[in-house]
Amino acid sequence: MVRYLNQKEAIDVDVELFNEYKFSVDQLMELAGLSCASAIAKCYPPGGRVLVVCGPGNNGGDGLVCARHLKLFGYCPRIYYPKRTDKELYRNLTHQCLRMDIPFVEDFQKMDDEFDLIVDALFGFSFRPPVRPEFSPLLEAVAQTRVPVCSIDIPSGWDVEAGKPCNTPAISPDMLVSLTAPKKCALKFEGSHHYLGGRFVPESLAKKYDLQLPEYPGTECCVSLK
Ligand SMILES: NC(=O)C1=CN([C@@H]2O[C@H](COP(=O)(O)OP(=O)(O)OC[C@H]3O[C@@H](n4cnc5c(N)ncnc54)[C@H](O)[C@@H]3O)[C@@H](O)[C@H]2O)[C@@H](O)CC1
Ligand SMILES: [K+]
Repeated sequence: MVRYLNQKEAIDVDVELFNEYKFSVDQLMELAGLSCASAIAKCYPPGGRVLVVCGPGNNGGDGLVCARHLKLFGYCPRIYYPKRTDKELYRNLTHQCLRMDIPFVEDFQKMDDEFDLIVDALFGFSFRPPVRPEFSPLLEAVAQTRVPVCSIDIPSGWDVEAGKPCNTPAISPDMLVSLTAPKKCALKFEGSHHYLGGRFVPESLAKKYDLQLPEYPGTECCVSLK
């Protein structure tokens, strides 16, 4: 049985991948985003109109990479990326999407009418509740949409360990793609599809943290947990 990590363990594994194993952020982000797009392609038909909602940190970066691969897989992604980080990595990811004719939209008002799937790449394992007010309307819209939501790594707005907040409108994703290893909040996930992606963990690191990762089928970059 795969082990579900607390927030500190998730951060420690992340730091170790960079500091001890010398991976770069772009390397892991590319594999993470690819695994999310691959998992989505197993669950939702190609051609679908997908709104990828990207946050200010690395979870948002995974969303930008995922959008690019979704486009290559035959989906019609658009990106809502309201709070951009002025770092070369994010500028480049944004540029790549633009050059691949993936539109960036200016608002998120018409989710129900204009999209078949929402990809939630707002916040990942570094999120600490409560959500800052500037993101509340967006989180509420994603929580209330009738369109299925696929959350990357953590359903945004959820406590990384305790899960769904009960005092505010919260996202109930149809799909969750956990990255590296699922976090404790994923035990509260009640949607239809739970996948694990981010097939980049060296065996020695998996052993050190007793991750008990499932076997990925063949050369796949994601594996179903549910
Ligand atoms: N080692 C790994 O496991 C990897 C992780 N990656 C991704 O990186 C994510 C973690 O990225 P980061 O550490 O950059 O952090 P996040 O993307 O989880 O969030 C950080 C951003 O959210 C903001 N934030 C935090 N709490 C908030 C609140 N209450 N209200 C509003 N804003 C808030 C912070 O100011 C910061 O800008 C993972 O969840 C995963 O998606 C991948 O990119 C690559 C590999
Ligand atoms: K997320």
